[in-house]
Amino acid sequence: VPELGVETSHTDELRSLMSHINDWGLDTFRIEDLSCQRPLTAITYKIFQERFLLRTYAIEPHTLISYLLTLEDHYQQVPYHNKAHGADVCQSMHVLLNASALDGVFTDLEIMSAIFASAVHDVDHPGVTNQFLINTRNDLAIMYNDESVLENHHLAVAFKLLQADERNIFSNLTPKQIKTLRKMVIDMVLATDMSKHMQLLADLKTMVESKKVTGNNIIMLESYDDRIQVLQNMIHCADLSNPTKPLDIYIKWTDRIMEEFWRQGDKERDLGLEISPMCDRHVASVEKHQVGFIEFIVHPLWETWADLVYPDASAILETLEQNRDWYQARLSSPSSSSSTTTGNLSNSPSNIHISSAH
Ligand SMILES: CCc1cc(COc2cc(C(=O)Nc3c(Cl)cncc3Cl)ccc2OC)on1
Ligand SMILES: [Zn+2]
Ligand SMILES: [Zn+2]
Repeated sequence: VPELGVETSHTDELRSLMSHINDWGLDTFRIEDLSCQRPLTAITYKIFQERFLLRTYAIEPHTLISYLLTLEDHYQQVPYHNKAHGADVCQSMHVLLNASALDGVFTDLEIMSAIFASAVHDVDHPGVTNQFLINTRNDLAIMYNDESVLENHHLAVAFKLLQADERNIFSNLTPKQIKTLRKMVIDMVLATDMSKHMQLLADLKTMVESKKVTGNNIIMLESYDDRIQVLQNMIHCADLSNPTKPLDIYIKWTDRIMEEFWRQGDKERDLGLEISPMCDRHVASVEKHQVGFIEFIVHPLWETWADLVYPDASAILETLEQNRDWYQARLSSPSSSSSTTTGNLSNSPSNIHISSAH
């Protein structure tokens, strides 16, 4: 097994970048390049090592690498919901778990479940929404009866890959541990369905209002429901973390999600279907969508999360508000109306993004 889990000719540079695995704003795109297109394997392997999970659960390094490489290969080469997104959400979750308000709160099994859930949470994503799959009567919608279609599929693929002995990273867990891990992973990945957002946020607000802490401001979570609710909100925050990252990184994620939405719009146009909101590349208003996305979805969630773990997420909230102001300013200024391309067009499939006028 190679030192960093992946074969690369940039070992020194990758090792040095990986030393920032605990930092918010780690450049997942640079890790994608330095790891020779293996960001999910490199990042998840590093996190498992950093948290001593291989030792705690007697996981063979080659078994973990084998699982991660296969998992990574099952992420599709779509503009946004590709292996780089999986790697990004996994690393973001890892940082969120380090909040000092959560120090000692979660068990190793809960932590491994959260890291695993984040790494697998969008595997085999086809680059279209649940509604599109339902509208086009896709086999996946038929299979899952229109309910959290993609999220159910991601889970099924992730657990199916574990069935091969050479990939079963949980082979040394007790049956009880496996049962608990499987339930928590299912509960977390299903919580990444955006249709659950309002309920998740409402419950988080209730928890913040009735927050109980120990002497040194550590959150107390007595029941499974409270514990899984916090973990569900964490993976949801990680999934919605792009606007909280350094602006240059945030802009790249925006380019990617818009290209993915526009491709869905292209499919809807070809099928004679009504084009979904934000999916028509001929009437794009990227800045307006991002300001709305932050105002109505991302900021309310992160503001509540920042309350729960106060003061741990305050700097993240600050960056979010600065990024919102940046997009807001471009809404009113004339420059946002002109379409000048800046930067370069890179054509490797998993890295397709356009540098549109921002
Ligand atoms: C929902 C309203 C909205 C959506 C957008 C597009 O912007 C973004 C949307 C998303 C976004 O919606 N991600 C997503 C999540 Cl967190 C869970 N399930 C499905 C999806 Cl697609 C992730 C990142 C974005 O910009 C960087 O702008 N406004
Ligand atoms: Zn998803
Ligand atoms: Zn996601």
